[in-house]
Amino acid sequence: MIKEVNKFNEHKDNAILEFLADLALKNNLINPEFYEMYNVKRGLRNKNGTGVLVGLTDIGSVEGYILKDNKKIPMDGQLFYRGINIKDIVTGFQNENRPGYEEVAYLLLFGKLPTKNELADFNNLLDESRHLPHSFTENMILKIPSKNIMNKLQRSILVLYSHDENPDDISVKNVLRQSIELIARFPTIISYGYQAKTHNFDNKSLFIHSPKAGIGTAENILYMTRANNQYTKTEAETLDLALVLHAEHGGGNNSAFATHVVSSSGTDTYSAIAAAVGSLKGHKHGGANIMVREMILDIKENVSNINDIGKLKDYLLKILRKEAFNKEGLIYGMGHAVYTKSDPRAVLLKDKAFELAVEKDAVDEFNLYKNIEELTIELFKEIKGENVVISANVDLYSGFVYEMLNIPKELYTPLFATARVAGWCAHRIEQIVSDQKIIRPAYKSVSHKNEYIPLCERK
Ligand SMILES: CC(=O)SCCNC(=O)CCNC(=O)[C@H](O)C(C)(C)COP(=O)(O)OP(=O)(O)OC[C@H]1O[C@@H](n2cnc3c(N)ncnc32)[C@H](O)[C@@H]1OP(=O)(O)O
Ligand SMILES: O=C([O-])CC(=O)C(=O)O
Repeated sequence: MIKEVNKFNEHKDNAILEFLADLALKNNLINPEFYEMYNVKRGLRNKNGTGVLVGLTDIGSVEGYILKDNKKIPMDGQLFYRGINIKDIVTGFQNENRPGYEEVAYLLLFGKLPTKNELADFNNLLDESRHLPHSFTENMILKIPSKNIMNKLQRSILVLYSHDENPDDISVKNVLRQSIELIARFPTIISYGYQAKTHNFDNKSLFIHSPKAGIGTAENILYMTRANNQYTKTEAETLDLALVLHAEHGGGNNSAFATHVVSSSGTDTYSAIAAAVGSLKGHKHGGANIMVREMILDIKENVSNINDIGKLKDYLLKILRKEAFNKEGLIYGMGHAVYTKSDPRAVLLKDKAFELAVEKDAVDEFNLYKNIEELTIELFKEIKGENVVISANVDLYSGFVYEMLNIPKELYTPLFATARVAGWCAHRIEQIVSDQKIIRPAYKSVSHKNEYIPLCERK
């Protein structure tokens, strides 16, 4: 009987929700012509596709085009951390046969490359902070698991506020202490969050490995997420490279900008970084790496022969026409708001992906990604004309690389966040130090003035 009543309520609730959704759709749609009429910079983008200038930063520089006569001239993308080309950073630590992520985090936070001693001190600080507060794992992570590790991460960050004796102090020294703790703890939170997820929802055995001192961020992630703690040198180096490439991307990317916006109100570090995680989770931003994986699985299911370029191209066209996959019309892992001809991170990851594909006998799989990249560029030229230049972004090959490392897909976006938290913290400190004004742009109201009608007179 109770079941029947619930069923009835379900139908009733659904009907109410449908009615309310129709109302919300009807009454929230702004006439598209108004945007043009009031010269609104939608997405904070100028007519020529460049971003509206809203701030200055000394942390990361993202260069994807040359501006000539107010027009974007495509170029190969370049990325700089504190003025140093990412390619030189990667070559630098790889030549010295050591991990690069901690050095990059130091560079982003403090604006200079660390000396040997400074790096050692910084690594010690991270090691001292990697453990989660007492009972946090039991009470926060294992008791309340989430199917989505980004959601788990976001909630864990907010709970860390209650474990901090000085959470609201936004002096640089205190924010720095909080930043170092967050950078150190992200690997632990995502690893345990993943264990809680697989144990609770996928019926897998539960294991919790404590973080290990002296092995750094990438190795700790592999160490904590694997039952036997084992990983190879290549795996650790590859994950470290991915972390370095995801650590920072200027002030305008959605999650860094969210950090600036939220920090500008004077709020605490946990609120600002939780907001950034929420932003990165979105499918058009960091969440694209999971979508790439889903898209690849969908393509494999629906294209009878993935090596048949014609069939693959037809299917990609269907995706663009919103007829296939999730019907949103996007080919995930392709396109960028700044980069045109290439994303330097995608170029570096593609090289690594090919190397791993050869090693793991997965060249056919690699070729599928490569063909998607090449065919999307071709399709864009055919549909939008020669002037629209698109290329693979960091999210296209990162998932493939993680797949080769046997890293589960639930961790793809959390790994992005684990790398990017260094960039977010650097941007938060820059906002606090340099740009104390609250961010408050304008929205023009286009509503008609209405009268309040008493409840008994409404129809
Ligand atoms: C870490 C990162 O955040 S990297 C980006 C990860 N995101 C993705 O991979 C999702 C797929 N890509 C996209 O959605 C977009 O390329 C974005 C969100 C990254 C950038 O979007 P925008 O800045 O609007 O790109 P841009 O202005 O260059 O787009 C031009 C046109 O191409 C379309 N377009 C851009 N990328 C794609 C794509 N991957 N698939 C289909 N169409 C696309 C845009 O919708 C736009 O169409 P319109 O002119 O008809 O409105
Ligand atoms: O810059 C952007 O808009 C998105 C991006 O690639 C990143 O944040 O890594």
